[in-house]
This record gives sequence, structure tokens and C-alpha cells, in this order.
Amino acid sequence: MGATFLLAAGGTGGHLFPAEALAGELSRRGHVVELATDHRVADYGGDFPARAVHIVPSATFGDRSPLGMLKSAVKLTRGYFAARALVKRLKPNAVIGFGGYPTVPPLSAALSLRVPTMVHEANAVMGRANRFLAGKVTAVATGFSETGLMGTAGPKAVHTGNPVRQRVLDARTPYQAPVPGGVFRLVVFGGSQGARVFSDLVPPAVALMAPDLRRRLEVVQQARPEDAERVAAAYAALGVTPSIAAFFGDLPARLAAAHLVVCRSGASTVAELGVLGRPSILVPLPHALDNDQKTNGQRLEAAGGALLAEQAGLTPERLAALLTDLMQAPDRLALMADAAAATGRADAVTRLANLAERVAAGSHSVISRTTTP
Ligand SMILES: CC(=O)N[C@H]1[C@@H](OP(=O)(O)OP(=O)(O)OC[C@H]2O[C@@H](n3ccc(=O)[nH]c3=O)[C@H](O)[C@@H]2O)O[C@H](CO)[C@@H](O)[C@@H]1O
Repeated sequence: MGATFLLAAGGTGGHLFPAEALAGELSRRGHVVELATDHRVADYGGDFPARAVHIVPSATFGDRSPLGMLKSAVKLTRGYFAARALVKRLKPNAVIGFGGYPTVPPLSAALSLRVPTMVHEANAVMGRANRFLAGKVTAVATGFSETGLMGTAGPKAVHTGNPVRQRVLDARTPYQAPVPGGVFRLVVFGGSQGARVFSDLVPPAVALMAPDLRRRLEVVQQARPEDAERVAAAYAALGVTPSIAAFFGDLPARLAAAHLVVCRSGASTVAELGVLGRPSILVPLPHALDNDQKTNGQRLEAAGGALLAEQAGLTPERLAALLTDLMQAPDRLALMADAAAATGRADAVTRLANLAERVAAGSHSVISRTTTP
């Protein structure tokens, strides 16, 4: 008979999509999956294969004023008791967290009720919620091989890789380098919530490119709703007709068709570029608390699969120069695509599901550590 898994994930794409990939695999194996998350699931959780979705109250300590701290503490306590009632009712064989503050109440409840637990850390730097939980849970799965070596996760870390959605696995095709003088497909996106900086930077960069290169461009660009009109107008003035959306449901297929991708370096983004094997210019989210995106991006750059361009120094002129160089170097793009593909872990979901089953069965212990290089 199948087991019951309660997955807990913050409601943005970056946390929900790896959880969605695991949920699909566990369901295929005959297990029951339930999801604990926050209200943002309405935007990103449409495909989530859970028997039921439970919204659990949670909070961060972002507001450090005494009143803000008190409000957060009250909300977290409410979340903890709601999660305890949920865990008692569902009787899961394991509770698995994917990072983000909404995972703290369900994981804490599971720990207090002695239910086996695991957290998955997608980024190359462990996030705050996972750092808080890592020392207490049964197992820590990591997206990058280096993450597990840090802090309290060390002895129980297993490098599984970052599971990507089935849509990504289904979109895999060999990279076709651009043909000199032919169409050049450029995909620009900013992560699950979009990034204004690409609306500000990419159209002016395209304006600075030589007309013969610009004519070859076929642009797919994610833009926040408030930016869509000005982005469309800027491209129209340049004779470029882009596909623009606030969120592309079919992004994996569009990435697979791309000759070059310009994007942020969230963990799932980097994992998808690896599984699909596509060259990219990565612009990490600046000012992030742990610089997680920069570290994720540096891994792909070090492997030769991407160029990292920090936002602080990225002018339209610099971006135009990078795009011009790469458009004129199809062999280099093909090498970058191969190097990115070498980092891809299409089997991450199998490895993570195997580990989840071991945790649920009580057969994963600290001494059975199985990290891979
Ligand atoms: C601002 C913020 O807090 N960012 C974090 C968040 O980012 P974010 O949620 O953007 O992170 P990711 O890059 O991991 O995931 C984005 C996902 O959205 C998908 N996508 C994007 C655009 C689109 O139009 N269609 C589409 O399907 C991508 O294919 C990808 O699967 O979680 C990541 C993983 O923990 C972290 O590394 C980021 O630092």
C-alpha cells in the first residue's frame, strides 16, 4: 500500500515547482500527496497533483519593530497549531519541506509529533527557513552538490539535484545552433514573478545592435503586466514583434526553442537550463540576503554553460555587446549549450523520490549518507 506524504512549500514558483515534480513522481508510485502552502498557490499551483491543498498561516520576521515581531510570532504560533492538527488528521508517513517561511509550521509540527521529515534546498546557498530546520530533520536533500556541506546539514545531506517539472523533461531536444543570417530566437524572463530590469534593459540594448542582427531577432519576453505595453511599444519602434506575457505557461518549450536565454538565476531556472542544455546570460537577483542567485549562476558559469552579468554593471551598451558577440558566434553558443547540458540532472526527481520513500520508511539514517560528487 502507498504511503502518505505531506509536502510543504512556499507559494512561489521557485519553491512550488520542485515540490510539484516530486508530487508527480510520488503519485506515479502509488503514494498519496497533500500540499501545505500559502495563498500564493493560486498563481503557481494550478498543475499541482495533490489530493488536497491546505493553506497554513505563517510569517517572517521581516518587520523588526516590536509590534511587527509580535504579530509574526502570533501568526507563526497559529500556523504551528493549525499544522499540528493537520498532521494529526492526515497521519503522513513523512513531511517534506521545500524552503520558504510557510514550511516552518508544518515541519515544526511534524518534528514535535515525531513524524519523519526532510527538507529540500534548491539553491547553492541554504535559505533561512531550511537553515533553521536542517539540524532537526531526518534528511536534507540538496539541489547543488556544495550546499549540503554547509552548517548543520552536513552529515545528513544527500545531493539529489533539483527536480524539474514534467513539462521540462518533455521539452528536451538537442540544441540547434543559429544559422548565420537566419532567425535568432531570444528568450528573456525574470523568474516566476518576472523582473522589471529586463523591461528596462533589453529593448534599449536591442536598439543599439546593428540593424542586420536586429532583423534576425525573434523575441519572447516576460514582462510584468504594468510594463507590457511600453516593452511592446519599444520593440515595435525597432521593427521587432515580440511575444510578451506576464507568465508563460509553456516556458519550457520556449526555452527549448531558444538560441539564447537572458534570465535571472533562481534554482529552478538554472536546473532547467541544465536539463534542456541551453546557453544563457544570467543576471542574478541583486541584494538577496544570501546572494543565492549569484552562487547558483556562478556554478553554471564555472561549468561553461552561461555568462554571468551582474545587474549593477549591466548597461544597455554592455548587454548589446554581449548579445552581438554571442549572436555572431554560433559555435561558442553550441559549446555553451553542451556545457550547460553536462550540468543537467534529469534523474533528480527519481533520486529525490527514492530518498523520500527511505525517509518515510524510517530507513534513512545519518550514517547511510550517500552524497555524490
Ligand atoms: C525573488 C525571489 O525570492 N526569488 C527566489 C525564487 O525565485 P523564482 O520563483 O523566480 O525562482 P526559480 O528560478 O527557481 O523558478 C522560476 C520558475 O518559473 C518558471 N517560469 C518563469 C517565467 C515564466 O514566464 N514561466 C515559467 O514557467 C521557470 O521555468 C522556473 O521553473 O525562488 C528561487 C528558488 O528557491 C530562488 O533562487 C530565488 O532567489
